[in-house]
Amino acid sequence: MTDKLDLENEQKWLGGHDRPFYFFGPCSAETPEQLRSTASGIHKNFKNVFFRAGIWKPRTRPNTFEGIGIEALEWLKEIKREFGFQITTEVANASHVEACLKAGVDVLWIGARTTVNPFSVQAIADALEGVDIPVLVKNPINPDLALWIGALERINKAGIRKLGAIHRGFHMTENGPYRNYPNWNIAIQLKATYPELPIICDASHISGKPELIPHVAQKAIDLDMDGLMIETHINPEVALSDKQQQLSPDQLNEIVNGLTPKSKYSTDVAFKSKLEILREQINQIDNELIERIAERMSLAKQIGQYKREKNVTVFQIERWQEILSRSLKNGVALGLNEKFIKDFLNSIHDESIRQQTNNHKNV
Ligand SMILES: O=C(O)C(=O)C[C@]1(C(=O)O)C=C[C@@H](O)C=C1
Repeated sequence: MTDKLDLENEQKWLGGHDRPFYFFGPCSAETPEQLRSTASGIHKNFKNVFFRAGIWKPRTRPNTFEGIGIEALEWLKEIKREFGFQITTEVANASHVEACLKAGVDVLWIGARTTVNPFSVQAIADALEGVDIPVLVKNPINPDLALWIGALERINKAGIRKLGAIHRGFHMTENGPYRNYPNWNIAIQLKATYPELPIICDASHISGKPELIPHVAQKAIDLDMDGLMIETHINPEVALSDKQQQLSPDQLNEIVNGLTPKSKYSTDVAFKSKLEILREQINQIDNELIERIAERMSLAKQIGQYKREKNVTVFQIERWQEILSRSLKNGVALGLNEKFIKDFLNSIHDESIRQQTNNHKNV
């Protein structure tokens, strides 16, 4: 069970910008000139953005560039003064929070490597007690929705009502097209749990390379996410961190201009009536599906009863493999996705086994 979050209306604290809200800027602040020229390049095309730059960089191994540190906060303040952007950076401990509050940073974010550790998140929450500043919480490295929600709750309990989430994808063990696997369903579940919570998609960390960013950013918009974070560097080739995924301000402009904006509804009458007809049909099918699944469970329960009487095992591997391969063949022939059919049938089989092994307790 999840508690309700006490949230302030996003339109107000995100500055009333038109959705999607944009978070652009380099992975790391490197020099005052690098920040200034990046901000200036962004400012040519975008006025209403949050300017992001990492100052303390949590790197996998030491002896790599770990960020400029507190000195760069002064550079960020200059960006705010010169371009009017709101400024945002990552905090990983209480002293980072303190330094950012002192410097007047507008928005803080908590990184994925911090969100995984409730002790670290709590220390940040304690440092934020009594402070009114927007905080964005990136998803933890592992695909664990409860951990993400736990971090949001800790920050919210400290009194932060200007709260948002950043979806930056999850650690992958296999090779794939992405740097971080998006697991879009986790972000969707977060939105379904807290519809008022803004979610920003960090398209750069999911993509890991410029070619994928348009696809990931468009998917985020299609999924009704509230904003986009895209790393931008005046000269990505010489960037001191994440150079393979940063865009130049011109590339950024081209990609963002190429995105198709989407809205929740359409006022088009023909569209609305077509949608209504199709949705009614879906309702009917869902009702039938649920009724048929209930019938199937009742048959499985009867089988379970006979098996109990004859001391026969509940799990029957040959029978199960036969069901799986037949339904997979049928489903694929009908154009259904193989993984979807497997997941669907496995979930039915799990429930059937649960019903047969324990009729009385809901375990
Ligand atoms: O056929 C059976 O023996 C069943 O109990 C039904 C069923 C199923 O629900 O599909 C459940 C458990 C077995 O592992 C195989 C199939």
